[in-house]
Amino acid sequence: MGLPQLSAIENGNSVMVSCDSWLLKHPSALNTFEQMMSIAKGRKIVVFLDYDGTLSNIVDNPEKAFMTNKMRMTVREVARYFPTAIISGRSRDKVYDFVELDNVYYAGSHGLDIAAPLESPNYADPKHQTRGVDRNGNEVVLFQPAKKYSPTIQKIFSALLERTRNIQGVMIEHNKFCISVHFRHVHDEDFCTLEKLVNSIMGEYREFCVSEGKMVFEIRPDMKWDKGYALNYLLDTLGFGNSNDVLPLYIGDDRTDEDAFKAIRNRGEGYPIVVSSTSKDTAALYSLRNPSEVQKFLLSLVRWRKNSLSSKLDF
Ligand SMILES: O=P(O)(O)OC[C@H]1O[C@H](O[C@H]2O[C@H](CO)[C@@H](O)[C@H](O)[C@H]2O)[C@H](O)[C@@H](O)[C@@H]1O
Repeated sequence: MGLPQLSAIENGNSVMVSCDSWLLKHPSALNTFEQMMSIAKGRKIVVFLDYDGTLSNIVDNPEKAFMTNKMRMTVREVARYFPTAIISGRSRDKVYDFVELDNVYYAGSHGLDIAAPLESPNYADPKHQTRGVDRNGNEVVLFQPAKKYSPTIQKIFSALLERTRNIQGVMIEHNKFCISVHFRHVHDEDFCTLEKLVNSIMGEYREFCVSEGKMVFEIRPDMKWDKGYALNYLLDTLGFGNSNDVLPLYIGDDRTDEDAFKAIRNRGEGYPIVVSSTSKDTAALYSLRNPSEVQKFLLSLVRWRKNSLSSKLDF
């Protein structure tokens, strides 16, 4: 089944889709900013951001994927004017340590670990939603639908560490409810051995799935939950669940972000924006080339909001 077209974009796209070019199919969100915002006046934009490759550049060492201070200040400004959440494949704590902002919401483990202000009435299973406090002592509701898998995830993590220890360059990252097996530094000739090993270990854990991201195998519980569900959950808990004047905006660069793009397409309105400078298969409708363009776009969003607020005051 094809994805629904978004009304605001259809006009722009219907002219462009026939041209076989990345930027024509996925116009730059910087160059089409005014057109994008033309439907947003008086409506509520909710901003969702991925972390790696979106707010920070992809770097060799995952522990060093710092965002620039300029980006941090920009995201802080965005969050002053729009409800803002970061949905990352990393553990929630780790992504908070990189971002260090207290005015944004965080979802880690590809959306399997969400800290939200309120419970969601639509995802009311009490075993998944528990009250807790975040690291600043604020009361939050934690939504952790994969909690029961924690002991198994620990077992898988240990098995991966043990059985890949002879392959040079492998790095296994524990992301709380998922695991990343990085192969960026694995020699080409060892890649197949690693892939077979990962598949053989995971063959013992049928309730988990493996997908591939940027030089990484992503291992997570095979359940009906992903970044798209997380986006809808957050919209719900922020009070926009049934609102038809909300425009979710999601910026991301990797395969798991596609679920969030599709969630926006399925809602029928909003802005799915992929970060990529090269052509790829995506459900996003707009593109930005790299984190530096993401920062410029976010700044434009803040300016646009400030201008619309000041023009309201002029009346
Ligand atoms: O959902 P995200 O926030 O984009 O997280 C996805 C994975 O990102 C990280 O790995 C990627 O970025 C690293 C740092 O730039 C890079 O070295 C690695 O090759 C990329 O795959 C993170 O380390 C993973 O745990 C995340 O799942």
